[in-house]
Amino acid sequence: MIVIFLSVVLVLIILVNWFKLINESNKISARGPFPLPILGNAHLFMVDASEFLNLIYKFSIKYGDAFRVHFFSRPHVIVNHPKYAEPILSSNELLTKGQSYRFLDSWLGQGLLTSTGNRWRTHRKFLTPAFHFNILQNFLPAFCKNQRILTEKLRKRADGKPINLFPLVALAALDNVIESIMGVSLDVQKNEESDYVQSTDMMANIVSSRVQIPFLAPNMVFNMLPLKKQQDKALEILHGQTRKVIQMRRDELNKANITSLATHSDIGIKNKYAFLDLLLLSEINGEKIDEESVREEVDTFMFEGHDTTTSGIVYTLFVLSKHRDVQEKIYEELKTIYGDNMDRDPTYQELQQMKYLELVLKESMRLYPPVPLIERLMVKDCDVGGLKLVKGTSVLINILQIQRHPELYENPLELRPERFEVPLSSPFNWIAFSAGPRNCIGQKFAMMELKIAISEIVKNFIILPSGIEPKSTAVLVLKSQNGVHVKLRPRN
Ligand code: HEM
Repeated sequence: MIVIFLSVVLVLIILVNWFKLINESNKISARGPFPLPILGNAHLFMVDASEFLNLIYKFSIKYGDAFRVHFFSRPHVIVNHPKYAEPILSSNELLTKGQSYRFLDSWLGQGLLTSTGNRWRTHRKFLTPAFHFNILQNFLPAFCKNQRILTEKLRKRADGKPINLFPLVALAALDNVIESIMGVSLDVQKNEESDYVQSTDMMANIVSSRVQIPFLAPNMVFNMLPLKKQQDKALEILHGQTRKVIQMRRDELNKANITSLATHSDIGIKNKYAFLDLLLLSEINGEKIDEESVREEVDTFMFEGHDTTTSGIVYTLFVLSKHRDVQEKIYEELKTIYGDNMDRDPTYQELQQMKYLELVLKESMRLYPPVPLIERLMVKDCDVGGLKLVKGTSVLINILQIQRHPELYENPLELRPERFEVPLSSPFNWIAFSAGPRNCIGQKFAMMELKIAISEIVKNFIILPSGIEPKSTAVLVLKSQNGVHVKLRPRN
């Protein structure tokens, strides 16, 4: 008798919750698959990670440029058009990141990428000068040195066999970020692989699985799985590395007897290690920034500063491998800039003269945006480009699909760098670095690094197709399950 009674109560609870879910979903003025009891639409996302981007593309064909899904009871709206992305990205109120970013908490804490409100505002304001071009110029020698090491590694592999670029480029990108904004040197390129890069991949995979497979989302479930142990191990390595970087820089400052920004006139706009020095020496409201907050920012910038640029570089090389004509145009531009001596490093001014290369980078990041998806939480009921959204909805901005939208780009899947010779009809048609107040703080840093990497590789090699197509996945950053391969042939 009691069993029957409990079963009836359970069914009633499920039914009431289901009706609530249907009612909630009707309040969102976007179409989408009908939600099931308890699951919502969670079951539809149980696909291989490499299918995820394709799956949300298929939904957009079926339901339109904005569609709704529920992960259990949590509402998500996925948008594929700038008319929805623009009001969100340009808003000064809708600055809170979406639900998915909470899976980054144990790694990045309240760093600039994940924080919100006052904490984000204060940190964004005081870290922005660290990316002023006066400071970026000082990073040029380190970027060029690290690129030379990478070029020599690639030369050894330029034997006509396919080269998986990701692991090689990631080490150079990591050295770049550590030697520039952190101001210390670990020479990770000396090794064939790095624990730090592997742990970044591990964390990115775990976080993405928890976003995509809603059953892994609740901590109660996740903490019981072997995945949690893997996460703990990866975090130990990642945090260990960032603590080491912080301690190394702290020791250098102590050795030089620098204890505050005021005691050293070079620190600030002219100092070349401004980012970590700013974190270690600045005071906010009369207090030094606490140890854990420094660690969270260093973790954020180490991750954002190397994984994204790696993706940008390898996918650009992949795209170039299929377009010999574009490589030759880059090479011709480089010849006019470098004159007789092609073997030297570029100056900062010469990087600015690489206009055609800049078009190529924009076009390649249009097709393969290093950050394909971003997410914002609606902190109130709002109207976004005519869409009615309820408080608590996470809006996923599909950068990849926006930048391949046939309404915005003619023959969107074709590589045509010349598209960017004329201004876009809206700046929100190209948002590889996002846009608005929470755009990428490292945009100029990234463009400089990408220009150095691609120009040096084009100067030294002819890039040939490998015949291996990448199986692209959105693991926070655009990566490929089977690597990104090209073949290289030395130019001389
Ligand atoms: C090609 C390379 C890069 C691309 C395509 C890229 C793209 C992006 C995008 C799309 C966002 C918005 C993320 C969101 O809304 O959740 C972002 C934010 C951010 N990026 Fe980048 N990024 C790149 C390189 C870098 C570099 C080199 C750094 C640091 C050295 C960096 C640091 C950050 C940080 C800290 C944020 C958070 C900013 C905030 O919320 O105020 N990024 N980036």
